[in-house]
Amino acid sequence: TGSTQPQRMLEAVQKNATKGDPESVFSAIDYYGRHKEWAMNVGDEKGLILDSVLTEVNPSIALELGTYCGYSTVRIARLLSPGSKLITVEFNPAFAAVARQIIAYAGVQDKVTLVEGPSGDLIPKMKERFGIKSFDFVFLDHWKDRYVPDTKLLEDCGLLRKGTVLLADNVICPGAPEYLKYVRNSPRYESRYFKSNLEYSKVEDGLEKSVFLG
Ligand SMILES: CNc1ncnc2c1ncn2[C@@H]1O[C@H](/C=C/CNC(=O)c2cc(-c3ccc(F)cc3)cc(O)c2O)[C@H](F)[C@H]1O
Ligand SMILES: [Mg+2]
Repeated sequence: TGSTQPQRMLEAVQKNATKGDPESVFSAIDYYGRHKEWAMNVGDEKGLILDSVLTEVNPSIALELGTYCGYSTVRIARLLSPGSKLITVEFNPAFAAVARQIIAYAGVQDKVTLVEGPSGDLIPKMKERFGIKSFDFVFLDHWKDRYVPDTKLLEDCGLLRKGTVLLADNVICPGAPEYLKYVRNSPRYESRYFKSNLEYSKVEDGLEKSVFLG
């Protein structure tokens, strides 16, 4: 009955997933996105790359830009060590409301701070609001034309440190060409492309992993 896709996704989670089991929550969303209604979650295939980068980085403080329904929020939070935190930014109140419920259903709410508002306004407030020195890991999955301005903003606000890992979704489809140029041509980043497929599809897409060199 849910009138919006996020509401229908939440229903699918409440119906098919086990409360407190993050894996069952994002698997239920993957099933929905693959067999019911395509949805712009990072998905199961690119999700495995996200998992492996996260396991390698093991961030104490992580940032996600573009929560949407919280699929990658849950995927990231489940892998965080005790005491580690994920801050996720979402400016659509309806999406944020659904994401909060999906995050809570998965039982990862203690690791996640969902902040409602535009990334451009919130990034400059991260230090004062959350007492953050710098991020260990950043997942970019919001409007694709905002990847570059927000990366520059993170740099200018001193929120990146030597070794911070940026992982960007959709660098091929829908594509983030300016972002690829920026991180691949800048001497301040060591960049690598992880080839994969667009979520629930055979179309090529991939994740760009860029290490900030300070
Ligand atoms: C700009 N600052 C923002 N601050 C806070 N929240 C934000 C901000 N900007 C957006 N949001 C929030 O972040 C989300 C936006 C995600 C956008 N994602 C996509 O467009 C996207 C699109 C495809 C796609 C591929 C092929 C095709 F045929 C059709 C679609 C695949 C993907 O994996 C994507 O991630 C949310 F919706 C918005 O409110
Ligand atoms: Mg995406």
